[in-house]
Amino acid sequence: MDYFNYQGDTLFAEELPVNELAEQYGTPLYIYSRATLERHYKAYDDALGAHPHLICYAVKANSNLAVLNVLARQGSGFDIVSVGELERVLAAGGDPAKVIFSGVGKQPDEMRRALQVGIKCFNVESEAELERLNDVAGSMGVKAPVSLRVNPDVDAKTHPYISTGLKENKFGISIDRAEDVYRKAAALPHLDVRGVDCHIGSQLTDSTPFLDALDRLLVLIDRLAEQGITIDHLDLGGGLGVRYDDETPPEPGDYASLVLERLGERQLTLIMEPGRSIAANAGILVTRVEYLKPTEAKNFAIVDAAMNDLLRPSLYSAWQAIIPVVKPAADKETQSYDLVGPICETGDFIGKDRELALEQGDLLAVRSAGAYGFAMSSNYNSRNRAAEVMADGSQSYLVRRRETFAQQIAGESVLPG
Ligand SMILES: Cc1ncc(COP(=O)(O)O)c(C=O)c1O
Ligand SMILES: N[C@@H](CCCC[NH3+])C(=O)O
Repeated sequence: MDYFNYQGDTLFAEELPVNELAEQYGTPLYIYSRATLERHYKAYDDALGAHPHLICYAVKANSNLAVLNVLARQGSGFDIVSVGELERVLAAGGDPAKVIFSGVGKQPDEMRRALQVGIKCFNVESEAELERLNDVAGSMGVKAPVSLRVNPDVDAKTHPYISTGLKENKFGISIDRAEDVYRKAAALPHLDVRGVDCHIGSQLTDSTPFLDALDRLLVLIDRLAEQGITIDHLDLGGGLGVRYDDETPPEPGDYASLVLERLGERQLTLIMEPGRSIAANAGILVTRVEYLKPTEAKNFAIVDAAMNDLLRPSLYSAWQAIIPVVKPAADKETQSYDLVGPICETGDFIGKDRELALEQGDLLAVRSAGAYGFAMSSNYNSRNRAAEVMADGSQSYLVRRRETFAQQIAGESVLPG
C-alpha cells in the first residue's frame, strides 16, 4: 500500500503531481512519501502492540537523513552496519540507545564510537569479533552489550545473493557452535550478554523460513537459560519481502502475530530490523525518455536513469514496475521496449520487454524504488548522483540536492609537478 496513485491520467506522490516534481527538480529523481514510510513503520509497531518490542529500521535500505528523521520521529530504532550509518542516525535525530550494530567486519574505531554514544547492542558475527569487542570495551573501561548473530542454517528461498542464513553464508555464528560461544561471551569480562539475533535473508515472501529459524533460536534460548545465561531480547532481523510484481508476502501484522504466538510465556523483548518492507514501496524513481531506438532485434528506450542510479535490475535481474507518469491516450499503440540507461554496459537496464506507448521526452516512474535504490547508487561513468525529494501531503522537500561535478571530484587531485 502506498501513496503513489493516479489522479486522472497523472501519477501523484501523495498530493503532488509527479510531472511537476520532475520539472521542478529534474530527472533522474527519487521521490519518497512520508505518509507511506509512517504507515509501514506503524504496521509493525501496532502489530507488536503491548508486547515489549523495538523496531530497528535497517538503515542500509535507504539512509537519506530525511527518511531516518521521519522514522526517528515515530520512535523507530535503527539497525546499522557501519559507523557511517551510525553518524547518519545521530545526524537525523535518532536515539543511540535504540541502535543495533550488525555486520561481519566491525573495526575497532567503529566499536569505540558505538560504545561512546551508548548503542543498545552489538550483533556479534564471529568469535574473533567477540574478542576484539571485549578488548575495545576493556580499553574504555566499559562493558559492551552483545547478542550473537546465530546462523540457523535455514533456507530463506530467496535470490542467492541475498540469502544469509545458510551454513555456507559468511554471516553469523553456526547454530551448532552457538552454545559454546555464548558460554565464552558470558565469561569475557567486558561483555554483557543481552540477546540472540538472526537475519536469514531479504525479500522473503513466505513466513515458514522465519518461523523455522525462530523455533531453532527458541530452543537455544531455553538451553542457555538452563545454564544460567539469561537472554533479554530476541532479534529476528529484517527480510520481509514486498510486492514488486505478483509476490504475496505476509503483511507485517500477520508475520508479527505468528512470531508473538510462538514466543509463548517467554519474557523476551522482540526486535525486528525491517528495511525493504518499510522503504521500498515508499519511493519511486522518475526518469525521462531521452531517445527511442528501434532496431531489428528490439525496441530500445534510452532513459536518463542508469544502473548507477538503480542497480537492482542489473545486479539481481530484479523486476520493478515501470509506469508512465502521464498516461498516454487510450488509443495509442503500445510496443515492447527494453528500457536502458546511458552507461556503457550491456547489463545497464532498468526493465526489459515492457509493453508501453512511448515518445521521446516522456516521463516514467520505476516503482518500489525506495529501498536499495539511491542507497546502492554510484558515480559509475562519472555520472552525478540523482536528487531525492520527500513528498509530504501537498509539500515537497528537496532532501538531497542533485550532485554537482565539483562534488563528484571533490576528494581527488592530480600528481604534483
Ligand atoms: C543484518 C540485517 N538486518 C536487516 C536487514 C534488512 O533486510 P530487509 O531490507 O530485507 O528487511 C539486512 C539486509 O538484508 C541485514 O543484513
Ligand atoms: N540490496 C539488496 C538487498 C540486500 C539486503 C542487505 N542485507 C536488494 O536490493 O534486494
